[in-house]
Amino acid sequence: MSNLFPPTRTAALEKLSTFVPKAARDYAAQRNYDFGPGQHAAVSTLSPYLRHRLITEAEVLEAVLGRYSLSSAEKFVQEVFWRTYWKGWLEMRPAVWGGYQQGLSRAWDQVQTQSGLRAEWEAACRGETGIECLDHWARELVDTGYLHNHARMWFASIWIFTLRLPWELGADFFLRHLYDGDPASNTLSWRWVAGMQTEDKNYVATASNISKYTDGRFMPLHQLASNPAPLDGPPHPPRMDAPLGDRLDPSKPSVLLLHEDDLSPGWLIDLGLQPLETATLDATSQISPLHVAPQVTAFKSALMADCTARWSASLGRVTDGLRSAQEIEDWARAAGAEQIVTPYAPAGPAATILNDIRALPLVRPLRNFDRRAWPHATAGFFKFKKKIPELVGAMKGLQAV
Ligand SMILES: Cc1cc2nc3c(=O)[nH]c(=O)nc-3n(C[C@H](O)[C@H](O)[C@H](O)COP(=O)(O)OP(=O)(O)OC[C@H]3O[C@@H](n4cnc5c(N)ncnc54)[C@H](O)[C@@H]3O)c2cc1C
Repeated sequence: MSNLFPPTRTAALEKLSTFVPKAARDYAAQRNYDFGPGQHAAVSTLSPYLRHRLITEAEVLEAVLGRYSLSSAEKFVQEVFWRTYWKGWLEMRPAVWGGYQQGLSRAWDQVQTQSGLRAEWEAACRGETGIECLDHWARELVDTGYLHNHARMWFASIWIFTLRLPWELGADFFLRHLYDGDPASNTLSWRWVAGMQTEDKNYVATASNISKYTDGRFMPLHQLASNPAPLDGPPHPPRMDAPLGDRLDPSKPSVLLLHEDDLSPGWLIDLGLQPLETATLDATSQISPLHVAPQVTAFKSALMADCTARWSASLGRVTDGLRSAQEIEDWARAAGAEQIVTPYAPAGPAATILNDIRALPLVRPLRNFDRRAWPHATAGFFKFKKKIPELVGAMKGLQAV
């Protein structure tokens, strides 16, 4: 497992406190620079923890806004809300996640039947295309489980427009290797680069931009597609209402199911939940039809172990690594529960498994943070970000709920 991301909340809190002093002017000036593996000090590198809520968005925002005003730390605060925005956007159009999975399945069939495509896809994943920067980022991703945001943008752009590989295979490569692999941020960012998220607007990587923001480490002159057209895609599906989450009645005998989308259960305990028992859901392998990198699997299960160890006094007996609705139902019945309580899981592998539970009521409370923000992801981020001052105001005093 990459030692850049120790799988503990203590490590996340240390990263946060090292980063907070740099979250205002330094971040705004330097955040677009990718100085290379192990040199990502200009950004927070908190995403592997935030994605799994080993540390929450509210905690990070409170720490930064405890030191700086909203206007001084505006850039960083906006970035934190990009995650929220993407989640809300996908929650209201979950068919886009299903569409990605179908597209991936078609692309994977093509890889298996077309030897030329297979060779090109393998070369890109192994970092053997001859485009030095892309090869470097493929290896950095596989070795460290992380890429700088700008590298992700360049990588996706070169994958789609220069190598002309199916975008879904690139998104899948990311999900299998990123510690922060996330259905909403990953799928919608790949779609954004491809030009399918914002109509007729694709992201085109250029040699001069790469050279500038890698501090001259790479200069892929005459190697990249220039002026490529955006990819075609179906129109966005009609928007559904944002979920509100379920009300929790803590007086009913309950079990608690923890999953990769929320590993900070304190807010449920604060709502009065006293679980008879607790289990963790292992949905890692469901993110891709291919094998997920062993270091990603190990990272996620270590995060879960860190969570259950820290909360052991409130969780009852803990069962690790349930994998299916049937296993969850059998466990909950054996524990004598009348309901299964679990933090609301947004579109993705954990939600897919949870949706199959039938034998017992499933209670999915939603954090106030998400309930307030998600309904605003109706259009582009530009419109959403106008709500940030209001969302930050509402968050204050809620203590990380
Ligand atoms: C093609 C592509 C694929 C991506 N796939 C993922 C993914 O699978 N999982 C994932 O968590 N992020 C993904 N991102 C978003 C972004 O690259 C990462 O969240 C960010 O690089 C994390 O590094 P950091 O914590 O150092 O970010 P910082 O710059 O320190 O930002 C702080 C926090 O803000 C949030 N954030 C910052 N930028 C973004 C962004 N563009 N979109 C959403 N949230 C953001 C993250 O929670 C991050 O931890 C993707 C971006 C692109 C362009």
